[in-house]
Amino acid sequence: MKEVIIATKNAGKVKEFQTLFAEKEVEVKSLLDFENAPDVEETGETFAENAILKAETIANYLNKVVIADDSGLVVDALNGKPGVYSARYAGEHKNDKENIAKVLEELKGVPFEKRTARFHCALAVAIPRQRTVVVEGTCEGYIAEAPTGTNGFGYDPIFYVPEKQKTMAELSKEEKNKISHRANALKKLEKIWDELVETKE
Ligand SMILES: O=c1[nH]c(=O)c2ncn([C@@H]3O[C@H](COP(=O)(O)OP(=O)(O)OP(=O)(O)O)[C@@H](O)[C@H]3O)c2[nH]1
Ligand SMILES: [Mg+2]
Repeated sequence: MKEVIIATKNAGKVKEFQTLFAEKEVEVKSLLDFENAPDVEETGETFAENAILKAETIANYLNKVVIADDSGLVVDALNGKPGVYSARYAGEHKNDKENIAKVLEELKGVPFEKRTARFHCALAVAIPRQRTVVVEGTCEGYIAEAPTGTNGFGYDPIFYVPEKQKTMAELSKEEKNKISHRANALKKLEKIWDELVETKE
């Protein structure tokens, strides 16, 4: 079975990539399998910059082709925040519940139609010491008044998807994986994957 390495320590992302790659019979490995891999400081100003930093550092360390995901929530009424700070919005200890509480507090009094937001995902594929390619995907929605649902991770309980009339955390993993920012980025990656990895040798 082929394998792909995702340069992430986020268990929620790992699960989604496992589902996304399952039908292609590709085994997903992550930094949870490579405990000594270096920590990468996310110093970029954009999702793409951070994804490149993570992918190139880990690809050079493992000397293998690596995919990194940098993603987050962009809220229009908060001028794009939490953005690249999504994971650590309420502090470096990265707590989903506290992050959600902070966003809801900042949006207090903002009416539904002004609570527009999107999830953004940048995927960088690094071929060690050769080249790196980035693709991006988004998913549009609204920030709900209160959390609902228990599936998914991160901000999913407050991300309302209008076409489904449900929050992302109320969708099954199959439903989320059809419409998510991550799935949309991965669809773009699929289109260039064969050509990209062929250049490796
Ligand atoms: O509700 C959500 N559904 C999603 O589908 C989703 N994707 C990303 N996010 C949020 O954005 C941060 C990523 O930050 P991030 O890309 O730096 O990842 P991370 O620090 O968690 O792990 P790593 O991949 O860097 O190791 C995450 O922690 C979440 O808060 C999501 N929230
Ligand atoms: Mg991170």
